[in-house]
Amino acid sequence: MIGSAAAAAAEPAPAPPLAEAVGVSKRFGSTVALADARLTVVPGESHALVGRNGAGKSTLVNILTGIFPPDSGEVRFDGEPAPAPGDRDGWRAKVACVYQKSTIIPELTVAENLFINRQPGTRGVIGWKRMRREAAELLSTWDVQVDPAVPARELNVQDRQFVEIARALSFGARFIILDEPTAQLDKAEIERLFTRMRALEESGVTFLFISHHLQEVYEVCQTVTVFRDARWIATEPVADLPRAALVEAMTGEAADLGRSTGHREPVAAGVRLAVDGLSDGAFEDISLEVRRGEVIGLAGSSASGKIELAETLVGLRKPHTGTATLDGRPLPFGDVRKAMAAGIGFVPRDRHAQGLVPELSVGENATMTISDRLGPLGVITPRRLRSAAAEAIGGLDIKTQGPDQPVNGLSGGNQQKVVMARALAVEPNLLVLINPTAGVDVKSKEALLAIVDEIRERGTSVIIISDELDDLRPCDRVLVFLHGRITAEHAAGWNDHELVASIEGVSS
Ligand SMILES: Nc1ncnc2c1ncn2[C@@H]1O[C@H](COP(=O)(O)OP(=O)(O)OP(=O)(O)O)[C@@H](O)[C@H]1O
Repeated sequence: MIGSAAAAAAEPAPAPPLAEAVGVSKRFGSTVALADARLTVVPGESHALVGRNGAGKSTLVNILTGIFPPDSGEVRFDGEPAPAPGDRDGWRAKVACVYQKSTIIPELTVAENLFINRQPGTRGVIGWKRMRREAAELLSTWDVQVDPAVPARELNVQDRQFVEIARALSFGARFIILDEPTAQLDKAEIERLFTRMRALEESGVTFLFISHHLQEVYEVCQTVTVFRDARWIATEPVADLPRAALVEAMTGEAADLGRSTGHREPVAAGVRLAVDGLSDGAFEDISLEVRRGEVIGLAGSSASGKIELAETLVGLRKPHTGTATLDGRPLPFGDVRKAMAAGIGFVPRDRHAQGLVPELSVGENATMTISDRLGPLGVITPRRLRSAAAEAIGGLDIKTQGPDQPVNGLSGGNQQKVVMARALAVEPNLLVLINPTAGVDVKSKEALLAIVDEIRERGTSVIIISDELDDLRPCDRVLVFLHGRITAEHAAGWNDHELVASIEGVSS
């Protein structure tokens, strides 16, 4: 005994985990969001947290950042109990999360955002000059090339993320959670983010990386933890867990990853959408046709003009010149309601700002586009709302307590499905989907894209705008945008290399 105790004493104790959640449980009403879940993150690694929509990832992040406490279980940092609830400074010194939805205040400058509520100054007088100088120092320490004097609203998504990371580091935290950080980034920006993550890792920063893009997990993380149905399922070195095994751990079912692009029969039916010479600054002189039942994809970098064109078709923007007709009738530009009445359904790029009304129920959100059809004289009868909503919930496998649950109680991916349900509710002739699978898990992605195949059979034309190659696979053709113009067209059967090369503007 004495000998072994002496030997044990001679060995250096292993460093405690940087962050740890043990036996954590959390309920929301009757929903179990976490059941005896756990996570151990060691210093210096990038650790992925993956799971299907509603698996409990965001709930764990909220607990790990002190936003709310668990019902039971414990969080520790560096082997010490987490700060007391409400001790914001204590938590901020340990951990920060960069969310998809920015916490930066757009009206304030970058410097003000960095030093909000802790402006350098004396006796309450804010030292603006000093604040700017310190902001510049802080940004340069972390190699963030942003002017501290510019209003934050002028930052692109990527620079905003880098500023948020620098702000977190300035509070002393060396554990940064990135919640779906690549969702709004194009390929080049994602590479820049990963390069920055690797550099920060070398300076002693540890990341918890949440993503539904599993290839990113393999690219940037060393360890992965899988949650399923509120429970911890596995923690493994990424290198030891092939993709099929990872998907199996997430879904509980053997993975079927094969989905080919295949050649399709040419679509012979008549023209549904005809666009002629459309320009608006973001895109120039765009002409295209989409036939009944045809599915076309629009690909290109984030500044290529593809999203602006889609937003023009659905009535969110007005073009400077050009025309577009749907089934021979002019499209009502700049008026979403009229566009919907004309037979256009759409999934917008930002479900928070353009998609959902958070206080309303799942049922109300899913059916708000057809409220005039759910009862006489625009009065929605509860029975019809419920049955329309139940259909949407079943059809899209939305994980919810029921149609009456407020939509802001749903996980991010399930909210996205509600947005899809809303678009489908109008039984559109043209469905425009902007990044439709953003935040949607690997299985639900397949279900959403299967719906595209289903509705095309009924003659609905579909335009899919996405940065994800998988989203473009159901398309008959993919049009590539570069600097506001269509520069290439790829028929079904394209290979990834070719398509990526034309998105990047290089020949393959
Ligand atoms: N504030 C809330 N009120 C009611 N239920 C909630 C609330 N927050 C989360 N839930 C429920 O808890 C469960 C776990 O949700 P959570 O957001 O943690 O999932 P997730 O893994 O982050 O999903 P996603 O990948 O879709 O973002 C879901 O069933 C969700 O509906």
